[in-house]
Amino acid sequence: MSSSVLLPNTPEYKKAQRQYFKATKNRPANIDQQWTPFRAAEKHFKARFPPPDLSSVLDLAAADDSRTQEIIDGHWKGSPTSIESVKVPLKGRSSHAYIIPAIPGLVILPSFIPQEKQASLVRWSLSRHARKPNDTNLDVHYELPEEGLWNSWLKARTDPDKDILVQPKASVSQPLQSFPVGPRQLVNNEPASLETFKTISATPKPPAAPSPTAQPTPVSSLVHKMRWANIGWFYHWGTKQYDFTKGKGIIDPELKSVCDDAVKSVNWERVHGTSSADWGPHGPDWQTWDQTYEPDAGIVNFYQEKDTLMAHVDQSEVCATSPLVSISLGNTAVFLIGGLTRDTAPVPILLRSGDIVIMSGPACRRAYHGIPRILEGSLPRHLRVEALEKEETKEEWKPYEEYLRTSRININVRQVFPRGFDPYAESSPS
Ligand SMILES: O=C(O)CCC(=O)C(=O)O
Ligand SMILES: [Fe+2]
Repeated sequence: MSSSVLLPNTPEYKKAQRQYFKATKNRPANIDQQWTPFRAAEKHFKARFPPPDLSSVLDLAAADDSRTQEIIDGHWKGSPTSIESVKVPLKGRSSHAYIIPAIPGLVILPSFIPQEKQASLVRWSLSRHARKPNDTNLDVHYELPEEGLWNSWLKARTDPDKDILVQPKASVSQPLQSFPVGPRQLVNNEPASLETFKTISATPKPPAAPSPTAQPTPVSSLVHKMRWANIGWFYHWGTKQYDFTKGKGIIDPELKSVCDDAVKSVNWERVHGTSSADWGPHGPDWQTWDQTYEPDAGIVNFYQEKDTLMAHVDQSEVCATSPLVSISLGNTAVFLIGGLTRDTAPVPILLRSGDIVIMSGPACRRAYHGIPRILEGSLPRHLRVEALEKEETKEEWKPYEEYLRTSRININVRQVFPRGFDPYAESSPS
Protein backbone atom coordinates (compact mmCIF):
# COMPACT_ATOMS: atom_id res chain seq x y z
CA MET A 1 0.00 0.00 0.00
CA SER A 2 1.62 3.18 -1.14
CA SER A 3 0.42 5.23 1.83
CA SER A 4 2.91 3.31 4.01
CA VAL A 5 5.44 5.76 2.54
CA LEU A 6 4.08 8.01 5.27
CA LEU A 7 5.41 5.78 8.03
CA PRO A 8 9.10 6.07 8.93
CA ASN A 9 11.00 2.77 9.17
CA THR A 10 8.95 1.11 6.44
CA PRO A 11 10.90 -0.10 3.36
CA GLU A 12 8.90 2.35 1.18
CA TYR A 13 9.87 5.31 3.36
CA LYS A 14 13.53 4.29 3.35
CA LYS A 15 13.51 3.83 -0.42
CA ALA A 16 12.01 7.31 -0.89
CA GLN A 17 14.63 8.70 1.48
CA ARG A 18 17.50 7.08 -0.47
CA GLN A 19 16.10 8.38 -3.76
CA TYR A 20 15.78 11.84 -2.26
CA PHE A 21 19.40 11.94 -1.04
CA LYS A 22 20.62 10.70 -4.42
CA ALA A 23 18.57 13.25 -6.35
CA THR A 24 19.52 16.23 -4.19
CA LYS A 25 23.22 15.38 -3.56
CA ASN A 26 24.56 17.80 -6.16
CA ARG A 27 21.90 20.46 -5.83
CA PRO A 28 23.30 23.97 -5.11
CA ALA A 29 22.49 24.97 -1.53
CA ASN A 30 20.52 28.08 -2.50
CA ILE A 31 18.51 26.58 -5.38
CA ASP A 32 15.21 27.14 -3.61
CA GLN A 33 15.91 30.87 -3.44
CA GLN A 34 15.68 31.04 -7.22
CA TRP A 35 12.24 29.46 -7.30
CA THR A 36 9.11 31.59 -7.59
CA PRO A 37 6.66 31.06 -4.71
CA PHE A 38 4.52 28.96 -7.08
CA ARG A 39 7.48 26.76 -8.05
CA ALA A 40 8.46 26.32 -4.41
CA ALA A 41 4.95 25.09 -3.59
CA GLU A 42 5.02 22.69 -6.55
CA LYS A 43 8.35 21.27 -5.38
CA HIS A 44 7.02 20.85 -1.84
CA PHE A 45 3.95 18.85 -2.83
CA LYS A 46 5.69 16.86 -5.56
CA ALA A 47 8.37 15.54 -3.24
CA ARG A 48 8.23 11.82 -2.48
CA PHE A 49 10.53 12.52 0.42
CA PRO A 50 9.69 13.77 2.88
CA PRO A 51 6.03 12.94 2.17
CA PRO A 52 4.20 16.28 1.92
CA ASP A 53 2.73 17.77 5.04
CA LEU A 54 -0.93 18.41 4.23
CA SER A 55 -1.73 20.51 7.29
CA SER A 56 -1.61 23.66 5.13
CA VAL A 57 -3.92 22.13 2.51
CA LEU A 58 -7.58 23.07 2.57
CA ASP A 59 -9.65 19.89 2.89
CA LEU A 60 -13.34 20.72 2.88
CA ALA A 61 -14.33 17.06 3.28
CA ALA A 62 -12.84 17.32 6.77
CA ALA A 63 -15.59 19.84 7.60
CA ASP A 64 -18.32 17.35 6.64
CA ASP A 65 -19.22 14.60 9.15
CA SER A 66 -20.83 12.50 6.42
CA ARG A 67 -17.41 12.14 4.72
CA THR A 68 -15.45 10.85 7.73
CA GLN A 69 -15.23 7.30 6.40
CA GLU A 70 -14.21 8.57 2.97
CA ILE A 71 -11.28 10.42 4.55
CA ILE A 72 -10.20 7.38 6.55
CA ASP A 73 -10.36 5.14 3.47
CA GLY A 74 -8.52 7.74 1.39
CA HIS A 75 -5.55 7.79 3.86
CA TRP A 76 -4.60 11.46 3.33
CA LYS A 77 -6.12 14.38 5.20
CA GLY A 78 -5.72 18.14 5.05
CA SER A 79 -7.27 20.80 7.25
CA PRO A 80 -10.78 22.32 6.93
CA THR A 81 -9.51 25.66 8.25
CA SER A 82 -5.98 26.14 6.84
CA ILE A 83 -7.32 28.78 4.45
CA GLU A 84 -10.26 31.09 5.05
CA SER A 85 -13.38 29.83 3.29
CA VAL A 86 -16.97 31.04 3.40
CA LYS A 87 -19.79 28.50 3.32
CA VAL A 88 -22.74 29.58 1.15
CA PRO A 89 -25.95 27.65 0.50
CA LEU A 90 -26.50 26.27 -3.00
CA LYS A 91 -29.76 27.26 -4.69
CA GLY A 92 -32.34 24.49 -4.68
CA ARG A 93 -30.11 21.99 -2.84
CA SER A 94 -29.34 21.07 0.72
CA SER A 95 -25.57 21.10 0.08
CA HIS A 96 -23.16 24.04 0.13
CA ALA A 97 -20.52 25.81 -1.88
CA TYR A 98 -17.38 27.38 -0.45
CA ILE A 99 -15.95 30.70 -1.56
CA ILE A 100 -12.24 31.33 -0.99
CA PRO A 101 -11.77 35.08 -0.33
CA ALA A 102 -8.03 34.87 -1.15
CA ILE A 103 -8.93 33.90 -4.74
CA PRO A 104 -11.99 35.97 -5.74
CA GLY A 105 -14.15 33.98 -8.18
CA LEU A 106 -13.04 30.54 -6.98
CA VAL A 107 -15.95 28.39 -5.84
CA ILE A 108 -15.67 24.84 -4.51
CA LEU A 109 -18.62 22.46 -4.51
CA PRO A 110 -17.44 19.56 -2.36
CA SER A 111 -18.97 16.18 -3.19
CA PHE A 112 -21.33 17.76 -5.76
CA ILE A 113 -21.38 14.65 -7.97
CA PRO A 114 -23.30 11.74 -6.41
CA GLN A 115 -21.29 8.53 -6.05
CA GLU A 116 -23.07 6.62 -8.84
CA LYS A 117 -22.74 9.56 -11.17
CA GLN A 118 -18.98 9.62 -10.48
CA ALA A 119 -18.77 6.03 -11.70
CA SER A 120 -20.80 6.85 -14.77
CA LEU A 121 -18.57 9.84 -15.61
CA VAL A 122 -15.52 7.57 -15.28
CA ARG A 123 -17.10 5.10 -17.75
CA TRP A 124 -18.00 7.97 -20.04
CA SER A 125 -14.45 9.41 -19.96
CA LEU A 126 -12.65 6.17 -20.71
CA SER A 127 -15.07 4.21 -22.84
CA ARG A 128 -17.28 6.67 -24.68
CA HIS A 129 -15.30 9.88 -24.86
CA ALA A 130 -11.58 9.11 -25.30
CA ARG A 131 -11.99 7.83 -28.86
CA LYS A 132 -12.70 9.14 -32.36
CA PRO A 133 -13.94 11.66 -33.39
CA ASN A 134 -12.42 13.26 -30.29
CA ASP A 135 -8.72 13.89 -30.28
CA THR A 136 -6.37 12.38 -27.69
CA ASN A 137 -2.65 12.89 -27.01
CA LEU A 138 -1.97 9.52 -28.67
CA ASP A 139 -3.81 10.12 -31.96
CA VAL A 140 -0.98 12.08 -33.52
CA HIS A 141 1.50 9.27 -32.91
CA TYR A 142 -0.50 6.03 -33.24
CA GLU A 143 -3.12 4.37 -35.45
CA LEU A 144 -5.53 3.89 -32.57
CA PRO A 145 -8.24 1.23 -32.76
CA GLU A 146 -11.52 2.51 -34.17
CA GLU A 147 -13.47 1.33 -31.08
CA GLY A 148 -11.16 3.40 -28.84
CA LEU A 149 -8.15 2.31 -26.81
CA TRP A 150 -10.10 1.62 -23.63
CA ASN A 151 -12.65 -0.63 -25.33
CA SER A 152 -9.80 -2.56 -26.97
CA TRP A 153 -8.22 -2.94 -23.55
CA LEU A 154 -11.46 -4.31 -22.09
CA LYS A 155 -11.20 -7.18 -24.61
CA ALA A 156 -7.44 -7.67 -24.19
CA ARG A 157 -7.66 -7.85 -20.39
CA THR A 158 -9.30 -11.25 -20.44
CA ASP A 159 -7.84 -12.54 -23.71
CA PRO A 160 -4.10 -11.90 -24.23
CA ASP A 161 -4.51 -12.77 -27.95
CA LYS A 162 -6.49 -9.55 -28.27
CA ASP A 163 -3.69 -7.46 -26.79
CA ILE A 164 -2.83 -6.21 -30.26
CA LEU A 165 0.18 -4.10 -31.16
CA VAL A 166 -0.88 -0.55 -31.96
CA GLN A 167 1.18 0.73 -34.88
CA PRO A 168 2.93 4.11 -34.82
CA LYS A 169 1.98 6.64 -37.48
CA ALA A 170 5.49 7.74 -38.45
CA SER A 171 7.10 5.46 -40.99
CA VAL A 172 10.75 4.57 -40.40
CA SER A 173 11.64 6.18 -43.71
CA GLN A 174 10.57 9.58 -42.44
CA PRO A 175 13.47 11.91 -41.57
CA LEU A 176 14.20 12.17 -37.86
CA GLN A 177 12.62 15.19 -36.32
CA SER A 178 12.30 15.96 -32.70
CA PHE A 179 8.76 16.13 -31.45
CA PRO A 180 7.76 15.96 -27.82
CA VAL A 181 5.77 12.94 -26.66
CA GLY A 182 4.27 12.73 -23.22
CA PRO A 183 2.98 15.42 -20.91
CA ARG A 184 1.20 18.51 -22.12
CA GLN A 185 3.59 21.11 -23.44
CA LEU A 186 3.11 24.57 -22.06
CA VAL A 187 3.62 27.30 -24.65
CA ASN A 188 3.24 31.00 -23.99
CA ASN A 189 0.38 32.53 -25.91
CA GLU A 190 -1.60 35.73 -26.06
CA PRO A 191 -4.93 35.75 -24.21
CA ALA A 192 -7.86 35.29 -26.58
CA SER A 193 -10.54 37.99 -26.86
CA LEU A 194 -13.11 39.15 -29.39
CA GLU A 195 -10.55 41.77 -30.51
CA THR A 196 -7.74 39.25 -31.12
CA PHE A 197 -10.07 36.53 -32.39
CA LYS A 198 -9.58 37.23 -36.13
CA THR A 199 -5.79 37.08 -35.79
CA ILE A 200 -6.07 33.86 -33.79
CA SER A 201 -8.30 32.30 -36.45
CA ALA A 202 -5.85 33.30 -39.17
CA THR A 203 -2.78 31.88 -37.38
CA PRO A 204 -1.69 28.73 -39.23
CA LYS A 205 -2.18 25.57 -37.18
CA PRO A 206 0.05 22.98 -38.82
CA PRO A 207 -0.67 19.41 -37.73
CA ALA A 208 1.85 18.07 -35.22
CA ALA A 209 4.34 15.55 -36.57
CA PRO A 210 4.09 11.96 -35.37
CA SER A 211 6.96 10.88 -33.13
CA PRO A 212 9.61 9.06 -35.18
CA THR A 213 10.61 7.07 -32.12
CA ALA A 214 7.15 5.64 -31.33
CA GLN A 215 7.25 1.85 -31.46
CA PRO A 216 4.48 -0.71 -32.04
CA THR A 217 2.98 -0.89 -28.54
CA PRO A 218 0.47 -3.30 -27.00
CA VAL A 219 -2.92 -1.91 -26.03
CA SER A 220 -2.26 -2.99 -22.41
CA SER A 221 0.64 -0.57 -22.14
CA LEU A 222 -0.67 2.27 -24.32
CA VAL A 223 -3.84 2.57 -22.25
CA HIS A 224 -1.74 3.96 -19.41
CA LYS A 225 -0.18 6.56 -21.72
CA MET A 226 -3.46 8.31 -22.40
CA ARG A 227 -3.14 11.84 -20.99
CA TRP A 228 -6.00 13.85 -22.44
CA ALA A 229 -9.00 13.83 -24.76
CA ASN A 230 -10.51 17.04 -26.10
CA ILE A 231 -14.11 18.10 -25.56
CA GLY A 232 -15.94 20.34 -28.03
CA TRP A 233 -13.79 22.80 -30.00
CA PHE A 234 -10.46 21.24 -30.99
CA TYR A 235 -7.36 22.59 -29.33
CA HIS A 236 -4.06 23.15 -31.15
CA TRP A 237 -1.29 22.51 -28.66
CA GLY A 238 1.45 23.98 -30.85
CA THR A 239 -0.07 27.48 -30.80
CA LYS A 240 -2.15 27.02 -27.63
CA GLN A 241 -5.15 28.25 -29.57
CA TYR A 242 -8.40 26.59 -30.57
CA ASP A 243 -8.45 25.37 -34.16
CA PHE A 244 -11.85 26.41 -35.52
CA THR A 245 -11.15 24.87 -38.93
CA LYS A 246 -11.83 21.43 -37.46
CA GLY A 247 -15.45 22.25 -36.69
CA LYS A 248 -17.28 22.24 -33.42
CA GLY A 249 -17.05 18.98 -31.49
CA ILE A 250 -20.04 17.85 -29.48
CA ILE A 251 -20.50 18.38 -25.76
CA ASP A 252 -22.08 15.32 -24.23
CA PRO A 253 -25.58 16.29 -22.99
CA GLU A 254 -25.07 14.45 -19.68
CA LEU A 255 -21.84 16.29 -19.00
CA LYS A 256 -23.38 19.58 -20.05
CA SER A 257 -26.22 19.11 -17.61
CA VAL A 258 -23.79 18.47 -14.72
CA CYS A 259 -22.01 21.75 -15.59
CA ASP A 260 -25.30 23.64 -16.01
CA ASP A 261 -26.54 22.33 -12.64
CA ALA A 262 -23.33 23.40 -10.93
CA VAL A 263 -23.30 26.90 -12.43
CA LYS A 264 -27.02 27.46 -11.88
CA SER A 265 -26.92 26.36 -8.27
CA VAL A 266 -24.31 28.95 -7.26
CA ASN A 267 -25.48 32.24 -5.84
CA TRP A 268 -23.23 34.45 -7.97
CA GLU A 269 -24.25 37.59 -6.09
CA ARG A 270 -22.46 36.08 -3.06
CA VAL A 271 -19.36 35.35 -5.14
CA HIS A 272 -19.00 38.52 -7.20
CA GLY A 273 -21.50 40.98 -5.70
CA THR A 274 -18.78 43.06 -4.03
CA SER A 275 -16.12 42.47 -6.71
CA SER A 276 -13.63 45.30 -7.17
CA ALA A 277 -11.85 43.54 -10.04
CA ASP A 278 -11.48 44.91 -13.56
CA TRP A 279 -14.08 43.07 -15.64
CA GLY A 280 -13.03 44.76 -18.90
CA PRO A 281 -14.79 47.36 -21.06
CA HIS A 282 -18.29 45.90 -20.73
CA GLY A 283 -18.19 45.53 -16.95
CA PRO A 284 -19.25 42.51 -14.89
CA ASP A 285 -21.34 39.85 -16.64
CA TRP A 286 -21.98 37.46 -13.73
CA GLN A 287 -25.57 38.70 -13.36
CA THR A 288 -26.49 36.98 -16.64
CA TRP A 289 -24.61 33.66 -16.29
CA ASP A 290 -27.83 31.81 -15.47
CA GLN A 291 -28.92 32.54 -19.07
CA THR A 292 -25.61 32.97 -20.92
CA TYR A 293 -23.49 30.11 -19.56
CA GLU A 294 -22.95 27.61 -22.37
CA PRO A 295 -19.93 25.28 -22.26
CA ASP A 296 -18.48 24.55 -25.71
CA ALA A 297 -14.97 23.13 -25.10
CA GLY A 298 -12.75 21.40 -22.60
CA ILE A 299 -10.45 18.56 -21.88
CA VAL A 300 -10.53 15.27 -20.03
CA ASN A 301 -7.21 14.91 -18.20
CA PHE A 302 -6.00 11.42 -17.30
CA TYR A 303 -3.35 11.50 -14.57
CA GLN A 304 -1.26 8.51 -13.56
CA GLU A 305 0.08 8.62 -9.97
CA LYS A 306 3.34 10.37 -10.82
CA ASP A 307 1.87 12.85 -13.32
CA THR A 308 1.69 16.54 -12.56
CA LEU A 309 0.26 19.56 -14.34
CA MET A 310 2.61 22.53 -14.18
CA ALA A 311 1.48 26.04 -13.29
CA HIS A 312 -0.44 27.56 -16.19
CA VAL A 313 -3.23 29.97 -17.10
CA ASP A 314 -6.11 28.93 -19.34
CA GLN A 315 -6.46 31.98 -21.54
CA SER A 316 -7.36 30.62 -24.98
CA GLU A 317 -11.07 31.18 -24.41
CA VAL A 318 -12.65 34.39 -25.73
CA CYS A 319 -14.94 34.38 -22.69
CA ALA A 320 -12.41 35.46 -20.12
CA THR A 321 -14.71 35.51 -17.10
CA SER A 322 -17.37 32.85 -17.73
CA PRO A 323 -17.29 29.87 -15.29
CA LEU A 324 -14.85 27.04 -15.96
CA VAL A 325 -16.21 23.86 -14.37
CA SER A 326 -13.65 21.28 -13.25
CA ILE A 327 -14.72 17.82 -12.06
CA SER A 328 -12.43 15.53 -10.03
CA LEU A 329 -12.76 11.72 -10.20
CA GLY A 330 -10.68 8.88 -8.73
CA ASN A 331 -7.63 9.54 -6.57
CA THR A 332 -7.35 12.78 -4.61
CA ALA A 333 -5.14 15.60 -5.91
CA VAL A 334 -3.43 18.66 -4.48
CA PHE A 335 -4.58 21.68 -6.51
CA LEU A 336 -2.62 24.94 -6.34
CA ILE A 337 -4.10 28.27 -7.35
CA GLY A 338 -2.40 31.64 -7.03
CA GLY A 339 -2.48 34.96 -8.87
CA LEU A 340 -1.76 36.59 -12.21
CA THR A 341 1.96 35.67 -12.03
CA ARG A 342 3.96 32.84 -10.48
CA ASP A 343 5.17 35.33 -7.85
CA THR A 344 1.96 35.02 -5.86
CA ALA A 345 2.19 32.17 -3.36
CA PRO A 346 -0.61 29.74 -4.29
CA VAL A 347 -3.21 28.29 -1.93
CA PRO A 348 -3.23 24.48 -1.76
CA ILE A 349 -6.60 22.70 -1.91
CA LEU A 350 -7.36 18.97 -1.74
CA LEU A 351 -9.67 17.81 -4.52
CA ARG A 352 -11.46 14.53 -3.87
CA SER A 353 -13.56 12.40 -6.19
CA GLY A 354 -16.90 14.10 -6.80
CA ASP A 355 -15.69 17.60 -5.95
CA ILE A 356 -16.30 20.42 -8.43
CA VAL A 357 -14.15 23.54 -8.69
CA ILE A 358 -15.50 26.55 -10.54
CA MET A 359 -13.04 29.19 -11.72
CA SER A 360 -14.85 32.39 -12.64
CA GLY A 361 -14.38 36.14 -13.02
CA PRO A 362 -11.32 38.07 -14.26
CA ALA A 363 -8.99 37.34 -11.33
CA CYS A 364 -9.63 33.62 -10.98
CA ARG A 365 -9.92 32.74 -14.70
CA ARG A 366 -6.49 34.26 -15.31
CA ALA A 367 -4.88 32.88 -12.16
CA TYR A 368 -1.96 30.47 -12.32
CA HIS A 369 -2.96 27.00 -11.18
CA GLY A 370 -1.73 23.44 -11.42
CA ILE A 371 -1.70 19.92 -9.99
CA PRO A 372 1.64 19.11 -8.33
CA ARG A 373 0.53 15.82 -6.79
CA ILE A 374 -1.84 12.91 -7.11
CA LEU A 375 -2.09 11.32 -3.67
CA GLU A 376 -1.31 7.65 -4.08
CA GLY A 377 -3.68 5.11 -2.54
CA SER A 378 -6.54 7.62 -2.13
CA LEU A 379 -9.23 5.99 -4.28
CA PRO A 380 -12.45 6.22 -2.25
CA ARG A 381 -14.30 3.04 -1.35
CA HIS A 382 -17.37 3.95 -3.38
CA LEU A 383 -15.30 3.57 -6.57
CA ARG A 384 -14.01 0.14 -5.58
CA VAL A 385 -15.58 -3.19 -6.53
CA GLU A 386 -16.07 -4.06 -2.84
CA ALA A 387 -18.71 -1.32 -2.55
CA LEU A 388 -20.91 -2.95 -5.21
CA GLU A 389 -23.52 -5.55 -4.47
CA LYS A 390 -24.47 -7.30 -7.69
CA GLU A 391 -22.01 -9.86 -9.07
CA GLU A 392 -22.41 -8.69 -12.67
CA THR A 393 -21.85 -5.04 -11.76
CA LYS A 394 -18.73 -6.04 -9.82
CA GLU A 395 -17.41 -7.83 -12.91
CA GLU A 396 -18.17 -4.87 -15.17
CA TRP A 397 -16.54 -2.36 -12.79
CA LYS A 398 -13.34 -4.39 -12.17
CA PRO A 399 -11.25 -2.93 -15.03
CA TYR A 400 -12.32 0.60 -14.09
CA GLU A 401 -11.31 0.09 -10.47
CA GLU A 402 -7.99 -1.42 -11.58
CA TYR A 403 -7.31 1.66 -13.71
CA LEU A 404 -8.50 4.15 -11.09
CA ARG A 405 -6.34 2.63 -8.31
CA THR A 406 -3.38 4.51 -9.79
CA SER A 407 -5.15 7.35 -11.61
CA ARG A 408 -7.15 10.51 -11.37
CA ILE A 409 -9.49 11.84 -14.05
CA ASN A 410 -10.31 15.54 -14.37
CA ILE A 411 -13.06 16.81 -16.66
CA ASN A 412 -12.35 20.48 -17.36
CA VAL A 413 -15.16 22.29 -19.16
CA ARG A 414 -14.94 25.83 -20.57
CA GLN A 415 -16.88 28.40 -22.56
CA VAL A 416 -14.90 29.71 -25.53
CA PHE A 417 -17.55 31.96 -27.10
CA PRO A 418 -20.42 34.07 -25.84
CA ARG A 419 -23.74 32.30 -26.34
CA GLY A 420 -24.98 32.74 -29.92
CA PHE A 421 -21.62 33.94 -31.31
CA ASP A 422 -20.81 32.42 -34.71
CA PRO A 423 -17.04 32.21 -35.19
CA TYR A 424 -17.40 31.26 -38.84
CA ALA A 425 -19.37 34.39 -39.62
CA GLU A 426 -16.84 36.56 -37.77
CA SER A 427 -13.70 35.06 -39.27
CA SER A 428 -14.86 35.06 -42.89
CA PRO A 429 -13.54 37.95 -44.99
CA SER A 430 -16.01 40.83 -45.16
O1 LIG B 1 -6.73 18.52 -13.08
C1 LIG B 1 -7.19 19.56 -12.63
O2 LIG B 1 -7.85 19.61 -11.60
C2 LIG B 1 -6.91 20.87 -13.36
C3 LIG B 1 -6.74 20.74 -14.83
C4 LIG B 1 -6.46 22.03 -15.51
O3 LIG B 1 -6.14 23.02 -14.89
C5 LIG B 1 -6.58 22.14 -16.97
O4 LIG B 1 -6.93 21.16 -17.64
O5 LIG B 1 -6.36 23.24 -17.50
FE1 LIG C 1 -6.11 24.75 -16.14
